[in-house]
Amino acid sequence: MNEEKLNCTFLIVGGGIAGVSCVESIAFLAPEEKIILITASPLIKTVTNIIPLGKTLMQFDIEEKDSTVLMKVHDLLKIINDLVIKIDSLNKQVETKNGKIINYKMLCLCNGARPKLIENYNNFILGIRDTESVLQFSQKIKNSKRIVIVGNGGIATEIVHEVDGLEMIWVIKDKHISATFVDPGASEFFMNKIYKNDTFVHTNVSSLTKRMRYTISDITAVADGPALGPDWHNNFDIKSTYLKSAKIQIEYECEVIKILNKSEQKEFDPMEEWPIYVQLTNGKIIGCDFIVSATGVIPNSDIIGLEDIKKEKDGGLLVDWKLETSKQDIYAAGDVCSAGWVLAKHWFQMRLWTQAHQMGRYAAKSMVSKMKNEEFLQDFCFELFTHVTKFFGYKVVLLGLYNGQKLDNNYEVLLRITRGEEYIKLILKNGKMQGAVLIGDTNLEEMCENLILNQLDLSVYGEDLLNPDIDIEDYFD
Ligand SMILES: Cc1cc2nc3c(=O)[nH]c(=O)nc-3n(C[C@H](O)[C@H](O)[C@H](O)COP(=O)(O)OP(=O)(O)OC[C@H]3O[C@@H](n4cnc5c(N)ncnc54)[C@H](O)[C@@H]3O)c2cc1C
Ligand SMILES: NC(=O)C1=CN([C@@H]2O[C@H](COP(=O)(O)OP(=O)(O)OC[C@H]3O[C@@H](n4cnc5c(N)ncnc54)[C@H](OP(=O)(O)O)[C@@H]3O)[C@@H](O)[C@H]2O)C=CC1
Repeated sequence: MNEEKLNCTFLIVGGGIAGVSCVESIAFLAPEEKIILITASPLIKTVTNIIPLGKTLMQFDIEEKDSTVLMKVHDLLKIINDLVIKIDSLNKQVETKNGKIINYKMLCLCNGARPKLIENYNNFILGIRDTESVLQFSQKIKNSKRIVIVGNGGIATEIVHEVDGLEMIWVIKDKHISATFVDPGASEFFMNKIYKNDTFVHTNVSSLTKRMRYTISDITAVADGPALGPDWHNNFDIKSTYLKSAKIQIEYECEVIKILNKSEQKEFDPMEEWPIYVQLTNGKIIGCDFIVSATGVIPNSDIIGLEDIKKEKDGGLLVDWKLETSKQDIYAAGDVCSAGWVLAKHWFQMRLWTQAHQMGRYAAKSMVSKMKNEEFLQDFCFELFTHVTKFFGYKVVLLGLYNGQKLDNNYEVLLRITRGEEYIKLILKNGKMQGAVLIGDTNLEEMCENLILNQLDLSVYGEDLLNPDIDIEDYFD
């Protein structure tokens, strides 16, 4: 193998949202500097059609493009499709699989994460991350009659809604669905979308708007490519032809304790043969064609040379408020890193596009400021957690401490629910808004964002905050 030596000021690893946002920002802030982007995949992710919905809240699309498109943004950018296999932080060098040695002044690791599977190296257990894994999923699903989905976060929620034509057994640890993102009330709001063939009947179904107020102490009374883009499922055929419509069974409050293959399972039930079986903590043994392990991610922080860099328990590269790791001049952004600074009250890390995009841009600013010896302040985007997405066909906006995170179960909730239309939950503490869940076209995102940021005392408005007959925004003009 021929060894090739290259030099640059900024070396970015990873062509996902974090890496591409970082490259674009450096190109803007330091057009005179040489940048190299090394990415394992020939396709890169870019953010397009940004629609600001508030000060920090935004909606945007993600596009997958050929990496050469990025060359147009910067004359001094070189893109290398290769895998980084070794980092020598002492000599400031990176080595690639194809034998390239690249010298850098500043390095930003944006090499993402990979699915954390319930069991590795099993052909009947799939994780979903990139185009390749979805293609595999799409092919497998065509001839399947039944799948088991493990996990209760973003991917499981999307699969249960989007996949059709077969039986799905959804295994969740929690008492309610989609628990990574929503509370039991919102989960209940989604339930009628789960049972697509309308055989599921809700009691107390009402189309009337309900408003409720309760304190959290009585909550029980209330109910190797870049990661994929939004609506990833629209670009693939993820249907089976086995059933006319999907049949979903939810196994609540349980986990998989054992995976059994066909030969092991025959002892239990020779009549029903499946390629793989799961044994659950509730005692059930369920056979299926394959298992989707939608059980979170592991940051790709295990490149040789990173052994003695500080890492968080989740494996993420620990970064300070400048997104610098414990090794000088090595920065990290996006899914690969873990926020290690003292967090603002209403912000926390979740491995999402918005944060990958914000961190990529911010790491660029941080590195360029250091190089130019310029003063640098933390970006406003780390003041407030924001997430805009779609679940079960509804627009979902999550703001601040939307699930009462960090509030030690000591907060008040204002709720407005119009079944099939909207679910609004505001979290208040001492009369001040701390977070919000806005499902449906509520048009309340900007107001809520402002109220969380300015910490106005809302005690005087009481439940009128959510009175549908009052245009609450008039209060705050
Ligand atoms: C199915 C799915 C749906 C999702 N939906 C949403 C959603 O609706 N909303 C949302 O906010 N978030 C969503 N996410 C999460 C979101 O996609 C990620 O948080 C985000 O893309 C992370 O970006 P990143 O740039 O940090 O990492 P990635 O996108 O994973 O990019 C990492 C890059 O690094 C490259 N790489 C890895 N290792 C190396 C190496 N050693 N050398 C060179 N290159 C390397 C990879 O090829 C890739 O280009 C979803 C994720 C998945 C899997
Ligand atoms: N629309 C969106 O915003 C979407 C976002 N994403 C993002 O993509 C990434 C990957 O998605 P996903 O895999 O769904 O990850 P998530 O982090 O969203 O959810 C993982 C889920 O798996 C559960 N879990 C973890 N380990 C086990 C286990 N051994 N057995 C059973 N359950 C387990 C977790 O429970 P617990 O938390 O209790 O451990 C959690 O419910 C995430 O960063 C996610 O935020 C993905 C799709 C859509």
